[in-house]
Amino acid sequence: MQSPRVLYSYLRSHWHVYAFAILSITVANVVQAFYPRVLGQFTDTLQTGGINREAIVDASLKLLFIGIAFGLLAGLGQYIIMRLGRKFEFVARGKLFTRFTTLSEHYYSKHGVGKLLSYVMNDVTSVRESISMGVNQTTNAVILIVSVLVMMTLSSIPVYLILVCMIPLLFIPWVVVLFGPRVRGRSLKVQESLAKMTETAEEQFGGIRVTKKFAVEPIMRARFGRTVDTIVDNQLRLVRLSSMFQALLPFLGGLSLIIAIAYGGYLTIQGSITIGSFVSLTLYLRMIVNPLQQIGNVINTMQRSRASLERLNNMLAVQPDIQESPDAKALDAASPELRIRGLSFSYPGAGQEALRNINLTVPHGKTLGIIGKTGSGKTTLVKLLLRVYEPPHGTISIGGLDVRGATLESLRTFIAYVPQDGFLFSTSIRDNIAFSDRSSGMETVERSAKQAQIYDNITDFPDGFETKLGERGITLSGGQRQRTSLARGFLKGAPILILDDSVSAVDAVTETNIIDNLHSQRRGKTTIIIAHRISAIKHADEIVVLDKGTIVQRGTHEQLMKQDGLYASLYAIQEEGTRYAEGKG
Ligand SMILES: Nc1ncnc2c1ncn2[C@@H]1O[C@H](COP(=O)(O)OP(=O)(O)OP(=O)(O)O)[C@@H](O)[C@H]1O
Repeated sequence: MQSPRVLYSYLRSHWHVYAFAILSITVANVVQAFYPRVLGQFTDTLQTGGINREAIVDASLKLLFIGIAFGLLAGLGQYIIMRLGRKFEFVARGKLFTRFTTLSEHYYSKHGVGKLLSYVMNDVTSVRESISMGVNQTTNAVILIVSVLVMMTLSSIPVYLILVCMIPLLFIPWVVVLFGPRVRGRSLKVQESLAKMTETAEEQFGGIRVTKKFAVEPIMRARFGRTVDTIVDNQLRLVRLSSMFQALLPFLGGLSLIIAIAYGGYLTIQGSITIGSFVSLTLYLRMIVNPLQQIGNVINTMQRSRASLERLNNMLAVQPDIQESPDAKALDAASPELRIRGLSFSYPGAGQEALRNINLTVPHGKTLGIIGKTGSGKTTLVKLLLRVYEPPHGTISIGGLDVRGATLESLRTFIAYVPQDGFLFSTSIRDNIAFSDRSSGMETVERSAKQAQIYDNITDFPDGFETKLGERGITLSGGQRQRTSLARGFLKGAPILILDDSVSAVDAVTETNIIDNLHSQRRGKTTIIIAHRISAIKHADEIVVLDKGTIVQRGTHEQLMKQDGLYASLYAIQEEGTRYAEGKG
């Protein structure tokens, strides 16, 4: 059974702390179980007329001791268990995050970020509650019940009277077996609807600007409202069942108290037992009602958290799509020739191939330009190169080593990839540029910024490179963002640099400067430039034109211009556009 793994492995490694806390709570409850006995004895002394100052002080001191000892020991036990719960929360969130970082892009494209957040927030919290509250209350309740039973048996109350009073309590296991699985099933539904709500909220916050621009707030509110309604429905179903379950246990406790009063009262009137024994019996049974209620609570919480635990364990068991082979080797930086042979690829679940029979060689230090209509497979090619998706064996090699046999770390260190919409973190511009190596000196950061033509923009900000971006900082324009992420790619100084439409949001002059910088600064290193604009790739050593997943043309700019093909027609269209724009200007 794999379900309780994450919790078990955690508790196993902390069993001694756990045992100490249980011991502390146990002693606290054993001490507390003496309380009816002291009162019973005091009642008998009162009845037999033996009451005096000494007896009152003695009983008061005993009760005081019971109170203080219980408070201290129970408090200590509770503190330790709460701490265990919080630590579990920390460990589980860490494990989840580590698992998230190993999952592939394919996984993220199938599962919304909000759903993953829900594991970190809702499910972990639910399990933590069962550790803190559940363990604490179970120990309290079980020990108190056992102590009370032992004390009752050792007292002068007849055993047959105790047994008769306990009859309703024998139904408790039946109630638990009846309700437990149902509570768990409904809890799972609640957790799933909570995950759906987090996912919807995350998506709606992400798209809030679009929502506002299109003035569709009512539609979005209604969509969010529907997910909240589902939660309310599921939660109400759960609450109905939990409440019934929780009420049944004290009800059974109440029944046993009624029997004690009726039958015990009768025996007292008959003189079979003393009034003191009768008082003790009712107090003992009264003491059992609370722990019974607690056990009801705990079983409820445990069932709910088992549903969350199942979700957590399933999440932690997800295997990454991209796995390193056991005999993976690091790529050799001395010979980064890139070879692609007979590469065809379709996305999982997609009907048609995104790439078909691609053959390419990019010799060490050369620049490859890739151009093609939108959806022609340019980014797919790069994703396969980076093993964001797994290319077929033997189709892509770097320096003679199949990328499937390379360590993922060496592959991703070897290649600097600058996407069109490079994500910037809410930290300083400096840290964003020095992302691959936070220890880079200021000089390196500035040089990269200059190469990416963003240096002047950054120094214009009052805080320069220390300017904070994002939530509590400034917002960069699309072109500034693109160039900052470009600077990040330059700083990595990797043997292969891939620019995936990374200069699309800059003006023509800036683009020319960036491309010139690329040529002068990356001499001897391999560069792949993907672009829609011919101006960005025309100086490449080789240009390939992709169309519907296949290479339809290849050669230098001059060679391609002489052919009557897609390249020349793209050039004509772009020239036409430029002339038109200039004419208007
Ligand atoms: N994760 C995915 N799952 C399924 N199909 C995908 C996925 N990503 C891309 N595709 C499909 O693969 C094809 C190639 O997409 P790709 O992103 O490589 O094109 P592109 O040439 O880079 O386009 P653009 O210039 O617009 O960025 C498209 O038909 C696209 O719909």
